[in-house]
Amino acid sequence: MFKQKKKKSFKEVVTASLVSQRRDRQNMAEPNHKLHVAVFPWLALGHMIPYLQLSKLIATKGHTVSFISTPRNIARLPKTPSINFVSLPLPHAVDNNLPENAESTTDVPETHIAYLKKAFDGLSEPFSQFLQASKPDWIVYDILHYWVPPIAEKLGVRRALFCTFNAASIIVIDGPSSIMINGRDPRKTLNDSYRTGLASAGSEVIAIRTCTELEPEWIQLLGEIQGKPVIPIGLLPAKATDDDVDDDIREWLDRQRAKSVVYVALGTEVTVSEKEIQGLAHGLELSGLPFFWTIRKASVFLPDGFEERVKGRGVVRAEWAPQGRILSHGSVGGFVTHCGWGSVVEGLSFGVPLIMFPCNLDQPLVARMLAGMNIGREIPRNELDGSFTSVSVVETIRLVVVEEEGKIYRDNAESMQKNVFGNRRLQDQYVDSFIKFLENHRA
Ligand SMILES: O=c1ccn([C@@H]2O[C@H](COP(=O)(O)OP(=O)(O)O[C@H]3O[C@H](CO)[C@@H](O)[C@H](O)[C@H]3O)[C@@H](O)[C@H]2O)c(=O)[nH]1
Repeated sequence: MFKQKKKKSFKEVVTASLVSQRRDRQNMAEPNHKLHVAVFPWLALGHMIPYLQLSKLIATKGHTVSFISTPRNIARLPKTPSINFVSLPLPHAVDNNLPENAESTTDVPETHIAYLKKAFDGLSEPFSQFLQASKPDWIVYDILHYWVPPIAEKLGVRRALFCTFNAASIIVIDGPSSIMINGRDPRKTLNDSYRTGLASAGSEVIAIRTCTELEPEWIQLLGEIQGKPVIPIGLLPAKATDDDVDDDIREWLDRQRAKSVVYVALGTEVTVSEKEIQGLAHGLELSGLPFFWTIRKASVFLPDGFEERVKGRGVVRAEWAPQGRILSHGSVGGFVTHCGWGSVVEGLSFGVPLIMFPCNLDQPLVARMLAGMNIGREIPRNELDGSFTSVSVVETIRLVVVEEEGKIYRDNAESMQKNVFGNRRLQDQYVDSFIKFLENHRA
């Protein structure tokens, strides 16, 4: 039998409450009540951007945030005075084939990303020195950082893995840590499964960029598979003001009819073939709709005379574009996306329906999940060789952006914006619970 708790007198209750209020006030006044959280994303913009968003949200609660990356990556991120940027130079070993100055996946073709991972492993020593010197309460690190947990554990720093993919993707691609670590693949240091398995096994909690409104059963399953707390930290939706926009882009968008523009962007790391670029270009040209295409170093692949023929109606930009700002503009009516999770979240934060062109990693899975929810339509490809026709590009774009039968995609994207992706109150609650978890489980 449990003993009955002695009922407290009114005076005892009031005294306890006053003591606790005084303690809270003291804690607020004491600087050491606040946390020091170090965050360390993978060297890819699709990872650094959400890590920076999360960092800003942690910093708004008065905590100190150290954002660890390499000099060139820090220079390309927006200046954020509330964050301490910790710059660790990337070692370029002579026997590594990594091009000079390459510090992120966007600087190299997909075939060279393995060299970037090799160079990245050289950061373990300077990282260890930083951790030893600054002793943060928590380290929030990414899925490839298999050497972070043992270093942090030795120093008594708590460990949270933050995964920028959604829950279904991480389960389908990776599975349980034990299989990733002890699977049949004999490669160790450069094998992604091995890295992710150790990164995940060494964490105390897994934070994931998703929410239960979107994939409740996958989040639960991830917790069961990994045998540790899995916290959906919300989608970190984009704000229109996150990016600065050039006057010429804004003026061009302002001149277009509401919801008529097709925004095209395939993220920061997929390499698209010449044939694929040409297929997309012909499709955009034949669609008759205005478009804004952000393209990575591939303008050489555009069909002859393309830019001349679409002049005025289509913009091709071969440099960094303010994607969030563009997607938030009222003239944008559809988004041709590779389905990188960051782009999907940005598009749906502004209610833009998706024309999906997944390429690799989590992207095909994300595309199938969203197609099942009718918030976008995939450009059909040949299942065997991945080829597609420009006619199917035209048909899919027009269906999603203008045709009457495609109204379902536009309506559903709008309702997803209102209820989930752009529902700031809901999303803030998720991130707040994660920060509370960090606060309640300090070292
Ligand atoms: O000119 C540009 C190009 C990109 N972006 C931003 O860059 C980010 C790109 O992120 P994402 O859409 O997630 O694409 P990738 O960087 O290509 O994504 C990698 O990381 C994602 C998240 O982990 C995975 O879902 C993808 O499969 C993987 O390729 C987004 O915030 C974009 O707004 C810009 O602002 N301007």
